[in-house]
Amino acid sequence: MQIEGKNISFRYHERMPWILKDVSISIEEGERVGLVGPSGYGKSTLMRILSGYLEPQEGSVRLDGKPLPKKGISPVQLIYQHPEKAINPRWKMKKVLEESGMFREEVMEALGIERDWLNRYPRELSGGELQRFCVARSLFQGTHFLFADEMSTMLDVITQAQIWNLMLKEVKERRLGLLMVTHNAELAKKVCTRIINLKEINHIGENGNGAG
Ligand SMILES: Nc1ncnc2c1ncn2[C@@H]1O[C@H](COP(=O)(O)OP(=O)(O)OP(=O)(O)O)[C@@H](O)[C@H]1O
Repeated sequence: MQIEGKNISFRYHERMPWILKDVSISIEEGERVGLVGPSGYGKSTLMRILSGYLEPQEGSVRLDGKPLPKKGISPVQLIYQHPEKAINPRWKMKKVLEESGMFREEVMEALGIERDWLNRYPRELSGGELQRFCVARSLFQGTHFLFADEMSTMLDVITQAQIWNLMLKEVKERRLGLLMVTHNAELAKKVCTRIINLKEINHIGENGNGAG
């Protein structure tokens, strides 16, 4: 499978400046790609567009040449910094995992998810505990691409390593495509097979494309 963003331009409002202009990017399954660029430059925005959470004003996102499916659990899974925003606050964690069909014992164990947490609501867990559920959920059977947006920034070093070890094992075994944003150059070097600098593929400011 291949995911492709073609000639994407985006701004949050028509009175605001373009953030992305004519950005094209393509990732194959089995690739592990690091997306780098200055803070506030549009990395998260591009990830949200590529995973179908935001519609670009221009251009399109294609999964093997077709639009992203609108129904069911997406084959493109986004994990981001704020797990509390990604999980239904009214569901207990058991239901969250069941809904995704992700109830694999070895994943729970590898992520250090404790049995007792399953009967809690999201507000009754810490950010790090909740993020483990987001990771578990993202690894469901139908996932082909995983997008990780600074997902481990808020976690302690041991939890970060635990989560990345499991993610990488799954990504490699299942030949998932991985796109990750991180400010941790060491981590990127260890994980990625390719690095994309958003500055090099974003045509903002060229031919009068800047603010306006
Ligand atoms: N919902 C929103 N409404 C309006 N502007 C937004 C919104 N989300 C982000 N922005 C702006 O869009 C620009 C790009 O933000 P984005 O989060 O994509 O950057 P980033 O490269 O991921 O940054 P960082 O590395 O700091 O996380 C920033 O100037 C930000 O302030």
